[in-house]
Amino acid sequence: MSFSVGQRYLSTTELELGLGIITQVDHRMIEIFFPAAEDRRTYASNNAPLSRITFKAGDTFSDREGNEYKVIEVTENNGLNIYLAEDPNGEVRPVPELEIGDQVSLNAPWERLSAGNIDGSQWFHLRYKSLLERERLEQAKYYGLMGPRISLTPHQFFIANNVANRPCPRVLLADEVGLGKTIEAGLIIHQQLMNGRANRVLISVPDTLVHQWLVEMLRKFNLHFSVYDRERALEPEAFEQNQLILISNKLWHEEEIHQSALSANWDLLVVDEAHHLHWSESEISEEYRHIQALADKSSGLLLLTATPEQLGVEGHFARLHLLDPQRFNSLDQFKTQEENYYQISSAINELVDSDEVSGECLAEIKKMSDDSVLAELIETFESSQTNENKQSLINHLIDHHGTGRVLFRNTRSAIKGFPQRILQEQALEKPELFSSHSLTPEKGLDERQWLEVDPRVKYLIELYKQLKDKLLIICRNSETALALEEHLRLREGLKTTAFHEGMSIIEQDRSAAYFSDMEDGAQLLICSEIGSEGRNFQFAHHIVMYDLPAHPDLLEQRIGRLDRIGQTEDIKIHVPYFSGTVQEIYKRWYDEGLFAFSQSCATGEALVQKYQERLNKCIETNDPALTDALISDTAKDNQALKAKIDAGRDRLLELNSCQPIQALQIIHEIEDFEFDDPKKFMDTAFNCFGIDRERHSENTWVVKAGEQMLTDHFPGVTDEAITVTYDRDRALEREDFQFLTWEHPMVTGVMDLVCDHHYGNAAFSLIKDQRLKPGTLYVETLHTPVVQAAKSSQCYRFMPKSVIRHVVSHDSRDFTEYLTDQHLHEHRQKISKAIRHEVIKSQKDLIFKVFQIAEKQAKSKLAGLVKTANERADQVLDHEINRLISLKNFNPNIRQEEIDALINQKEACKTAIDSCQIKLEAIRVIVNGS
Ligand SMILES: Nc1ncnc2c1ncn2[C@@H]1O[C@H](COP(=O)(O)OP(=O)(O)OP(=O)(O)O)[C@@H](O)[C@H]1O
Repeated sequence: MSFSVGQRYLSTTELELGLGIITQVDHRMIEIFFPAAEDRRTYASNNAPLSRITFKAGDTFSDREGNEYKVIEVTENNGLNIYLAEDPNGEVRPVPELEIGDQVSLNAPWERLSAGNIDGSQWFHLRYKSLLERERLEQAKYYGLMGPRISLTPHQFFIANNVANRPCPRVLLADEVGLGKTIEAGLIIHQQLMNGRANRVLISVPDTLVHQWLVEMLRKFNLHFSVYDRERALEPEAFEQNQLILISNKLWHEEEIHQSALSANWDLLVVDEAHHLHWSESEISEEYRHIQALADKSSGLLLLTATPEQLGVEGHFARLHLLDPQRFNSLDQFKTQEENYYQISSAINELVDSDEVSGECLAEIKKMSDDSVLAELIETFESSQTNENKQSLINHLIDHHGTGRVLFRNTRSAIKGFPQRILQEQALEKPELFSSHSLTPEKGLDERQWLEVDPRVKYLIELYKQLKDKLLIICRNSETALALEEHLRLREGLKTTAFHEGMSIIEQDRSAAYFSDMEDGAQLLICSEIGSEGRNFQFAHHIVMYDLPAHPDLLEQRIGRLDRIGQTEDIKIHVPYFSGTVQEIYKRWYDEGLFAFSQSCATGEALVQKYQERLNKCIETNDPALTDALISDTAKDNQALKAKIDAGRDRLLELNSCQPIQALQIIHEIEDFEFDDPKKFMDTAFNCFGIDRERHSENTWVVKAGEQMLTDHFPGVTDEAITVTYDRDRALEREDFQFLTWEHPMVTGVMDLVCDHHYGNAAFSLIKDQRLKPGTLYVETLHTPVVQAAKSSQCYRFMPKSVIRHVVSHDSRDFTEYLTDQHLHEHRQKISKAIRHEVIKSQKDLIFKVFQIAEKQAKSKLAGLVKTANERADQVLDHEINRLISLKNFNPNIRQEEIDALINQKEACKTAIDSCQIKLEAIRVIVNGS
């Protein structure tokens, strides 16, 4: 397409926007304004979903004042059409395309039918199904959460559902390592994009995770992010050129790139491994400043970290500050609130756990604030301790206090069902060459020397042979990893590969992929510390600590590579160490003091703070008595701290992060929705459009463009075969198959292709039904209400595109109930094109008369639909607005922007609903043969 400013286009995916005007064109991007919806869109020019509107001689159109014109001749000036057209008074004048009205013609099917341009029954059937299914999908309660190729894991869907319904979500996803924060973020992004709340998303992640995010977003969520490397990011207006961008956060250090990203608008910014954003009262890191500037420019923000508080309360506060600067604006106040919560936590525990809640407990909770709603809810609950009253009280507490709405954190202990972690230690004798005081004694030595004498090398070789299974080996230094890998591969002939910061991202990915190949891949992956963050290696069950890290949180990150969702076996943690050295001290301290090998360790940072000095002393003196005392004191403190954490457990946070019954309910409803999969619908579409399809295996098919394919743009289909399945389990097993759900771009693309084009909108069917009079003619119409408003206004929630179907006989009788789509399908007969044309031509006046009756009936339903939609919008949006306003009185956690966004949304919705029109989607002439 060649675009010029002033040309008129329709959005093929958002017809309700009306007719748009191109307002800006550069070599990659175009901007288009839709006056009817007062909405603007920016598209990449090479794949904009737009269709140019041009008229030819004989066509009619209306101008902005609603005057109708008939085209006599079309000329072109600088890429713009000028229509020589006759106005209603018979005067002929040139009308530039800019003057064409902004509403789309809603009667195209009739015009097509009367021009004799007719399709067969199967096309009408496909159109009807597309309209019905599109409406069903958009009305689905969990719209946007059902398409991704992921297993239906309750805690993830609970969070995603909770967050995705917010107008501008700004939250911290802080589940423990490996519980699926990336998946939760993907679900939220997917839902926000599908329901139009977000269009532009920027994901910023550590360099090592760029590719993994790219693949996860594509394979699991069908989201095509553009990866920006330095060169790409430095292009002029680089960040305007794509809607979905993935970038390494190291690039923000280049001011030009950072400024360029800041000059673009973002609906959603996603930052992974957010604990790297260091902040303290005395020093704010550059990384933090960079993200802070971007976060200010984005309406939504998702921060991901597995260690929200462990690295200190200051950092935790600073990240919450990024999410909501007004709410989290004083560190001292934040610390006091946390302390206050601790005071009432046992009362909250009792409320949550107890079948009969005591008066003292409720009195304690009442002291939390002088909130009158809280007092009322407590009173109601006191007089009748039902589950429903309890739930209302708990929901109110979650909403009004603490970090509830902002922070989500699921833990293994709350979720359960994870495999065991088993320590397999091996004491070794330290070679002379190594010092006793270093965790990495080989560092700085000549590799030819240390590799010869290091007993860990022999130990590894034996483990390799004995286990015959994948082994992930982590070393602190990349030099060690590199030397070890080369030695094992070249000198010992083992099947190994390396992963360290000296490799490019592509090399790292290649290496990770080689390790993950279960048939011909490497058996050993030797990583430096960078392999311990974010990566997915849960297909392996053995991890070797070639050395130990100096902080327990890093140990947890390392183990987290295997201890992740999808791990099917217990995890063996192999720890070789040199007896009588610092290595043994650390191993014992982690194992016997912190229990850090067997359990996820939440007390690490606190114990490091308390015991680091004593630990250093033990290392310095190597005195066994001192070490024993250190370990025994640490263990006691650890237990006490755990008990304290348990007692002061933020139950409100836990409940905000997952309520199992509700979470399961979401899963069941999604399962119910997908029970009726899109196979039948897609088969009809494949048949109509001439797409080849062959059975591959159970519930799996191979699909490719057929020789007779009717369109060049059937979504997702090319000459190259693709394999599709409708089964979630099968799709999870085989990521190379397309998982066709109702939300898959191929399925929604087919619905759009059919509904937004002429396919099946004017049809003819011959039927044979002996219960009807032979030769009778019927007209069937499909109408939908059309609200010309931006998708983000969410009008479809209140005014669904309900299909209004009517069948009227030649003598004006209503046959809608009797002649159902199914009935017509079952009684259809073959008929030649020539006869179809003949009937339409000869019966045009009668058909028009019957069509007008059907249309009148459809219009009479519109007033009712508008009324219901207005009532629904009032009810739902007023409820949401009032709830937020009331919450804001007690909890500054609620941002004014959220309330404003809802108020604006309500106004936009109601205006659009009031000006709703009825659109003829399709017309079919039916004749009962003799
Ligand atoms: N619902 C799911 N369906 C399929 N795979 C999943 C699901 N949830 C998580 N996984 C897989 O489990 C692994 C861990 O998930 P993810 O990477 O999202 O966790 P994380 O919390 O972000 O981890 P980390 O703390 O290491 O960054 C990944 O391989 C992911 O693909």
